[in-house]
Order: sequence, then C-alpha cells, then structure tokens
Amino acid sequence: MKTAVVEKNEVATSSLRINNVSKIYNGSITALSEVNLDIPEGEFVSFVGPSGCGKSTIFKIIAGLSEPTSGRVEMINASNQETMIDRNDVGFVFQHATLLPWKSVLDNVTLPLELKGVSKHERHERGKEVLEMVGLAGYEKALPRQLSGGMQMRVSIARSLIAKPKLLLMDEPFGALDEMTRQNLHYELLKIWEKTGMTVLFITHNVFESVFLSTKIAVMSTRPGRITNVFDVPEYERDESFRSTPEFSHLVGEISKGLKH
Ligand SMILES: Nc1ncnc2c1ncn2[C@@H]1O[C@H](COP(=O)(O)OP(=O)(O)OP(=O)(O)O)[C@@H](O)[C@H]1O
Repeated sequence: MKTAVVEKNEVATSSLRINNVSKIYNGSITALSEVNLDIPEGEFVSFVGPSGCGKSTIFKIIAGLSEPTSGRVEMINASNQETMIDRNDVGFVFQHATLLPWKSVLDNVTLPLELKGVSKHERHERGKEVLEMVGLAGYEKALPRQLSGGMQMRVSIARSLIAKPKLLLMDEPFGALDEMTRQNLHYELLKIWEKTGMTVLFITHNVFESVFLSTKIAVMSTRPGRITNVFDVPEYERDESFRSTPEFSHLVGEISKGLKH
C-alpha cells in the first residue's frame, strides 16, 4: 500500500520569513497587501486561493524574480539573525513541464548543472540519482514526446532537484494532470520531501490536494491579495484511507469555508 508519514520538522533551525510584503504592479494593481508568514525549514506549505489573489506573485518574490513594492522575504537563522535567501538553494517547478523537446530525459534533467559547467560524468551520475528518485530510472535516453504528461512532470521535478535545493517552489505542478496521475505523484512527492528534508511551497486550487500534502495551508483572498487564514494539518499517515477520515473532511470543509470569505 502506498503510504507516507508526514511529520513536521521539530528541530527546524531556520525559517523563511515573508515580512509585510506588498506588491503593486504598474502603480495601480495591488497584487499583494501586507502578507506575513513564517515557514520553519522542512515544512510543506500549500497556498490556496482564488485566481488572481497573488499566489504566483509571492513565489516570484521568494525566488528573486520580482521585487516587492514594500516588505521583504528573508531567512531567519537559529540565532534569530536575518540572512538573504541564497538563490542557488531555490528550485522551481511550474504547471507545465517546459522540457526541451530535442534533448533526452537525462540531458533535460541535467541542464541546470550543464549551465553551471559541471563535468559530464558528475552531472550524469547526479541525473541518474534524481531520475531514480522520481521513479524514472531506465528512461534516461527517452525524448519528452515519448512520455506521458505525468512522466514529463516527473522529469520536471527531477530537474528541479538536481541542484539539491533547500527550498522547492511548486506553482500548480499537477493542475494539468488527470486525477490518478495526480494522486500517484502526491505519494512520490511526499517521499522525496521526506528523503530530502527540504522546505516545499506548493500552489494549488485543489483543497483536497492541499490537505493531503501539507503540514500547513495558507488561504489567500483577492483584492487585495492577502493571507486570511493559516491551517496547521495534524501529523498522520498519508495513505488512501486518510482521504476518507473525518479529520480530512473537516479540514477540507474549514478551508473551503475560508476561501469563500
Ligand atoms: N506582470 C504583471 N503586471 C501587471 N499585473 C500583474 C502582473 N502579474 C500579475 N499581475 C496581476 O496581479 C494579480 C495577482 O496575480 P498572480 O498571477 O500573482 O495571481 P495568482 O493567484 O497566481 O493567479 P492564478 O491562480 O490565476 O495563477 C492579478 O490581478 C494579476 O492580473
């Protein structure tokens, strides 16, 4: 039976702090207004909210692809000192796998290391390791078009893991996949998260998915985009039966209610 134990990291030594972040586009569109959230390392945090509430904008700011209009995102270390996020520690997965169609699976996955000038031998060793992690050992030579949508997403996840990120940002990674593929990837992702101990931030429109995967769920509202509620998900074993427990239904209900406000 597929199962994964989701436990909070009780010995977190640092946190990612979203500190009073606002973002106004073009001087008039308030995408985010005074967003605050502390995320201890090793947590799995989902962001749910209606279209346009600023979920992708937060991710772009965390990844350093966009500047906040005010506020900042920083790391707080064990001695409570603020440090900058090291962009080399951040991995990104998007809704579409965005693979290079003419490159093999292995070459797609190892591209970030190739761009850094890592030797072919080393990047192939590491590439095989991450392909194994996502369940694609043996597909090194395949081309993206020979893979299903779910397999292409696995390649995209493997590519994001190649540089051993401490923080993985996933922007609706399973939004375009069918339900069975999506559920299989949930287990794979939880296994990878357990194995690596990285912090995962995950955007989804799917409340069920957020409850199944996360240790914490940030509910956002639109106009202006802000976090209206944060739910802690108790520790439990994620297996098929979890989806039909009263705890699961209760949280789904509470979050869905929160989304309507
Ligand atoms: N580059 C930009 N220039 C101007 N407005 C923008 C820009 N990027 C985003 N916006 C606006 O900011 C708001 C938040 O957008 P964002 O993409 O962060 O929301 P989202 O919650 O990720 O939406 P979705 O769930 O549809 O992906 C929206 O009103 C959007 O139109």
